[in-house]
Amino acid sequence: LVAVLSLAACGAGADSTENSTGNPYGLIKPGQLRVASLGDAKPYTFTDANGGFTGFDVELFRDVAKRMGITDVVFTGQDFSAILPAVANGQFDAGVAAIGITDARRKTVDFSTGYLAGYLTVMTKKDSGIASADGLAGKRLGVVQGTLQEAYAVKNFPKAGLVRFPDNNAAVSALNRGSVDAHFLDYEAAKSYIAQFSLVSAADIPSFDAPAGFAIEKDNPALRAALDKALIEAMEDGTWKRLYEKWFPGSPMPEQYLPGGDHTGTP
Ligand SMILES: NC(=O)CC[C@H](NC[C@@]1(O)OC[C@@H](O)[C@@H](O)[C@@H]1O)C(=O)O
Repeated sequence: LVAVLSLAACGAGADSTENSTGNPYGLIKPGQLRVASLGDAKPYTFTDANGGFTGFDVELFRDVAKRMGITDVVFTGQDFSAILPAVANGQFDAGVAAIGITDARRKTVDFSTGYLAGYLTVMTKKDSGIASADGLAGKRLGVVQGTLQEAYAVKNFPKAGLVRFPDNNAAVSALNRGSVDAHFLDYEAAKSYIAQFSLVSAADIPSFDAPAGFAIEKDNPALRAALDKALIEAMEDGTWKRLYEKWFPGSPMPEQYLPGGDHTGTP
């Protein structure tokens, strides 16, 4: 009986010790960060020629993880609409994909502090006749399911025919083959597709009230505080600026994420 009791005690002791030191951020696998991301949102998050994930958001997250003492970071591509549910149900430790922080999204997940504020872009073909958002009336507009662009278009482009896609690749190939007249996506991703397929931008709409943040499960204050501390360090020591200039050369740089900036980022 004593042997059994002492084994049980040791077991309980081991569990509590592990939680207090082995897995302070409540990760699925201690010491590893499992991240849901996108493969086709270049240059935010995308898979390169070797199938590895890279881009501004990916490199910033890896830097932040390293500051937290974690170098084992595994990225998995998902449809955008699958990312937040998968983070909320504990399938991933974080969602990293230029995900705008909104109160609606905060109902199912928490977010780090914001790290990127930019524009939503209506992208179209040169000869489409769509020269502004007003030109979308009666046209077919592609959106990726679950994005801010979808919500914005439902509210502000009632005369456009929305066509919902699982990801940018599907929407852009539909645009190139003429199944939709325009696609509504993030500014830097649009810039990349515009260069690749000689498309044009018809409208750039500010989305500063919903800066991108790292999505994590609700009620994990230790992980959230660690991400925020590391993000602010990266902003303060110029890492954020270096990555921004690497991935978004020539784009206007939001002041709040620079050394000495107020790093507010969250609405
Ligand atoms: N990767 C995606 O397709 C995400 C699309 C969309 N991104 C919006 C956003 O977070 O993109 C980065 C910055 O420009 C933010 O200001 C913007 O709200 C969203 O959160 O729904």
